[in-house]
Amino acid sequence: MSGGTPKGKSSAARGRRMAEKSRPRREAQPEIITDDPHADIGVEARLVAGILLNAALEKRTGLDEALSQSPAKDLAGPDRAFARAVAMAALRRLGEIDQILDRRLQKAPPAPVRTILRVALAQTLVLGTPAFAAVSTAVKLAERDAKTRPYKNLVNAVLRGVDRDGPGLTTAESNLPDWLAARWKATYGEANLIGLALATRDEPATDLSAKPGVDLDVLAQDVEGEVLPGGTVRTGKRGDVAGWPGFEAGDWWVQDAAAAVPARLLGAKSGETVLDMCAAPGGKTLQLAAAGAEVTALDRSAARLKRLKQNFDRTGLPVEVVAVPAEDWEDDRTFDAVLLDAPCTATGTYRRNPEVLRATRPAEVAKLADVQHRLLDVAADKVKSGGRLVYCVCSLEREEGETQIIAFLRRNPAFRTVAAVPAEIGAPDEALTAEGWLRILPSQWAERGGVDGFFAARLERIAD
Ligand SMILES: C[S@@+](CC[C@H](N)C(=O)[O-])C[C@H]1O[C@@H](n2cnc3c(N)ncnc32)[C@H](O)[C@@H]1O
Repeated sequence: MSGGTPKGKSSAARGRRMAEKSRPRREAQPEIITDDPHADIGVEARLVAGILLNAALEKRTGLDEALSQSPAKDLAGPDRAFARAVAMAALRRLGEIDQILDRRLQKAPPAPVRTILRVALAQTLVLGTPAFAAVSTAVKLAERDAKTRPYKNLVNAVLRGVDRDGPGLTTAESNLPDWLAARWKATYGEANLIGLALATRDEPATDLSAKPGVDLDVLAQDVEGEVLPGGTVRTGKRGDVAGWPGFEAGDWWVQDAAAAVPARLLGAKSGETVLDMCAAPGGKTLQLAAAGAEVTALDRSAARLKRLKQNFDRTGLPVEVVAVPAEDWEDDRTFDAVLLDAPCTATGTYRRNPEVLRATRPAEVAKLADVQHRLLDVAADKVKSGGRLVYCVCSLEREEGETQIIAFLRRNPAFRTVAAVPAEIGAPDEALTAEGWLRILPSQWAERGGVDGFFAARLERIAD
């Protein structure tokens, strides 16, 4: 049995649920019957949700790795999907969930007990799972393990208390770790910080980029969505994209609206040679090839390039693939245009990957900034005279964005900025910086459901 995420509720409605629940409820709550023989159904999915949640909190790739291993991989499809949805909901609203728990707990419970409580509140407060199902499975989970068994009454009391009294007021800012909140406040100001925090709450829509020739209005209708400025189709559908109209035919690929901006900024034309220097899994490479350019896709990761090749096979677009670290590539060619979508902390992608908020360590920013510095110089050497270079990162950290380009232009007087025009490439107007670069924030286009965070700059080689 799947855990039963309610259908037909908008994300805005889900987003409001915590505030609405803060009103005390009068109706009687059902008793928890833990000796019900059916109560075990769904317990396994909740157990896995906790495992996924903790794996994601431990390291960046933890959730995906845990999903591919037992016990997650042994769950039936719908249960596995439910476990993942619960873990993602808990990750998105971890700060708020902990605020609610901490108000009710007189002292910190052992970590496995907190996990059970987090998993239960993610269900009732975010996904709308009926309280009786979330509470009874939480109590069952507590009963199963000798370490948590002594706390089963506490689990019961806390969860029933939240259901009875409502969660109380919670702040979206609590979903941001302190060090990132302090950084973003210093960089983007208090008002933007609130917008960035609000963007943690809801699961974002799936965005699609389409091949040339695909009628975007028809596609938007097929996927119950709308066409955004720039041509991204924002879908209203949820679930496995492989079953959606046009997937098999390779008409489109999944790509956040902001992630589609850098390739548009590069403006590759038919017949031009283009190097995509950190290409895998290939969302931007597909855009460049779809524009008719002769694309070379380079990446150090052969495993990630496999996904790029699958996408190219599906869409039938042509590409040359090179699996090597860019610094070691022995090839004398220069290109009309080079895209460097550099490895980064990816802090701008927290709407889709809420684990980045928890798994990113402050020291990674400086470490990745060094890599970006090095790769920018390698990329610059591959640009023909008069050619373009677009540098981008899906990070919100200045050291990985603006600071890189300031330093690059200082050490490379052969390059200058060619200012972006947001309206031409489907970027939010407020993303344009005074320098002509783009600083896209997840708080922008809030009325359309937001976007991932990105930094992008377009440069031109004006001398050899
Ligand atoms: C942000 S991801 C690229 C995403 C991709 N452009 C897309 O749109 O799907 C960064 C990529 O850089 C690759 N990478 C990291 N260091 C590299 C290096 N030294 N040379 C080439 N690729 C590298 C990683 O394997 C990773 O695939």
